[in-house]
Amino acid sequence: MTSPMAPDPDRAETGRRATARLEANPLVRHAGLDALQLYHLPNFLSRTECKALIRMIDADAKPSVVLAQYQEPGLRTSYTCDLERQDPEIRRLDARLADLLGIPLDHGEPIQGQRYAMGQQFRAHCDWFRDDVDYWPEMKAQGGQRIWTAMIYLNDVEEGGETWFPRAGIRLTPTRGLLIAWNNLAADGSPNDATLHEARPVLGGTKYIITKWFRERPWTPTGARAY
Ligand SMILES: O=C(O)CCC(=O)C(=O)O
Ligand SMILES: [Fe+2]
Repeated sequence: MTSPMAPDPDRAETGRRATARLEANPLVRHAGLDALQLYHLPNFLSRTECKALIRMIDADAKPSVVLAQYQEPGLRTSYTCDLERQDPEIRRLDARLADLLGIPLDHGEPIQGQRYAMGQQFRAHCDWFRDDVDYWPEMKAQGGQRIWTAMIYLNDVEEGGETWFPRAGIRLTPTRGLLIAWNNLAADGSPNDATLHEARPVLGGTKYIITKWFRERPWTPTGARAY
């Protein structure tokens, strides 16, 4: 396996396969950006499904942690939890997400739930891993690079809480049931800097999302959990 920062034909191929699959799906919309392959699918989850997930997050959420080199105060002030993989609803959702992207189910990290209260945010970051940081050997052992991200908004937010990609030039408004998915890598399989994104502070109400990151190889837990 090459460095996560270098071009890589296998990662590039996974990216092409997922893109082709999404583009063949009549429910999926391509955001049409040059710099970033981003797709959306409105109403991927029903109101009832969103409510059930919100309940699970409220039951389990703890202050978010991030990998050591990200420990900048205020980077990620939301509450987070991993959703229980063995729960029948979560298993079904996991299978739907893997099928949507055409990435093997076992490449997915556990679905992470996140709750942002007023003023909480997740400052600009990329989801892909660098190789010049101390967490990389462990992330490599867990399944390597994060190749795709899928995120679903579980509620409408009164004000704020948008997901903003400043380099790619798109800002998404949280909308209940809306799924967004993007390729973290460029066409050659190296990380795409234009995936830089941030969750803008919530200015009114509460924001709930779930995030699923897919690795280049099967996900193998080792203890540490990346943000
Ligand atoms: O809450 C958002 O809009 C973005 C969340 C995010 O970037 C992440 O969980 O990696
Ligand atoms: Fe992110």
